[in-house]
Amino acid sequence: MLAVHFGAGNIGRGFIGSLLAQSGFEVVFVDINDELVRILNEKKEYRVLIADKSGTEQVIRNVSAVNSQKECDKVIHYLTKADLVTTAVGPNILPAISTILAEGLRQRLSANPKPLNIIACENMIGGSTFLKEKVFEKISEEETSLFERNYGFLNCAVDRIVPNQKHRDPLTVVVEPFFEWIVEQKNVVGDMPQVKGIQFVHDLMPYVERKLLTVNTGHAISAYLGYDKQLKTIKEAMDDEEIRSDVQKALSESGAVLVKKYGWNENEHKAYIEKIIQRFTNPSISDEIVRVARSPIRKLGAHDRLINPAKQYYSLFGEVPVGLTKGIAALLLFDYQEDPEAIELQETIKKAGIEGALLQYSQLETDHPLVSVIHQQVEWLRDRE
Ligand SMILES: NC(=O)c1ccc[n+]([C@@H]2O[C@H](COP(=O)([O-])OP(=O)(O)OC[C@H]3O[C@@H](n4cnc5c(N)ncnc54)[C@H](O)[C@@H]3O)[C@@H](O)[C@H]2O)c1
Ligand SMILES: O=P(O)(O)OC[C@@H](O)[C@@H](O)[C@H](O)[C@H](O)CO
Repeated sequence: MLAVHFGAGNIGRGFIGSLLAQSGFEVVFVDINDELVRILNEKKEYRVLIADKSGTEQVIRNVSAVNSQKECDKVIHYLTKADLVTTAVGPNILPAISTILAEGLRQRLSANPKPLNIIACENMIGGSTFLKEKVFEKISEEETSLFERNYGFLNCAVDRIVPNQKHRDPLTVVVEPFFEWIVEQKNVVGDMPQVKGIQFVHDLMPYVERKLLTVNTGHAISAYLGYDKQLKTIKEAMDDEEIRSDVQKALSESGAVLVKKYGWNENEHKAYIEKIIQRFTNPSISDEIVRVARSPIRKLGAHDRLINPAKQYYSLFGEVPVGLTKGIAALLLFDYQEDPEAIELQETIKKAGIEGALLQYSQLETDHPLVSVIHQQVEWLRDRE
């Protein structure tokens, strides 16, 4: 069994690649980082360290890598042979990988009749559907029906905190013990190979929204409020009483949306939130605020972790959710100079103001009731500095 996985980064090695290898797949990572590709090919294995008291160490074997910028033919060859394709490159990179994926899938049509499932493991709603759209933009009308028949793009929700890594061995990856990989059954083609840890569901929406609008909402708010207080790690942010209570407030707001919309049991959802807060404060993990806060423009998107629950809360309950809007206000102050999206965001705010930025990146009309509250909270956070 062969799995081709795009993105040999934190989640690629620490979560998806590791489960695939443990399920008996040979895993070929596709990446553009030359050094990473070289070392993976040299060692053919790496270590995953579980960040808990047990300190368990897993050795992940039967792995190699190819560079998609320099070895296109190899990537296409592996795509024609693969039994499963997965990605963990980041939502903004999916359009970039769609070109080589489309070519690989095109050549596979004549080389291998076996249907193939493709799973984009990214923090976004409908990641695989988005990747499919990008792939389908690159194929002809005649190819469309063949692609529809042969290739299944399965949406999923992935959850495991994998911080940026700092080890002498550049392949080693520390991960939290918890993980969840929930895949939507409905678009599966052919025989989906068995992968340890995958849970199949008929309707993914309740699960993907529960994950994104709880784990990632809480994470983002702790990161932006933590950055505002010049803290360095998520644990430091969560140890700050004010931030912890702001995160709890925001999660009770997004929780109210999820409970009302999907009928999750209220007490079980409270326990889900509690568990997530414990995960954020795991003493065996040092997760940098600037990693969790990365790509603020993406995180300001209308369907992403902050604006999405805030809008849904307002529509369902007719009130502005002040915990969520405080997180959005803190995001708008995120000016980390090593994050190109933070630089662009600050330039936009300088030129077009808070209202202009919210209109441009979140499609929030200026007269939407959320906007004036977010603006006031930005002023409040600024004045406090
Ligand atoms: N780290 C986490 O805790 C976590 C948890 C759940 C989901 N995710 C999601 O997983 C995805 C990856 O996140 P990550 O933390 O592993 O990021 P990362 O930066 O550690 O890894 C991304 C990898 O993709 C590679 N890459 C970039 N452009 C590429 C291209 N054109 N072709 C092939 N590879 C390319 C990079 O070189 C890097 O190795 C994101 O969507 C993220 O939201 C992350
Ligand atoms: O990966 P991002 O940038 O969408 O979000 C940053 C973190 O919140 C995220 O990587 C979490 O660690 C992860 O989603 C936990 O499952």
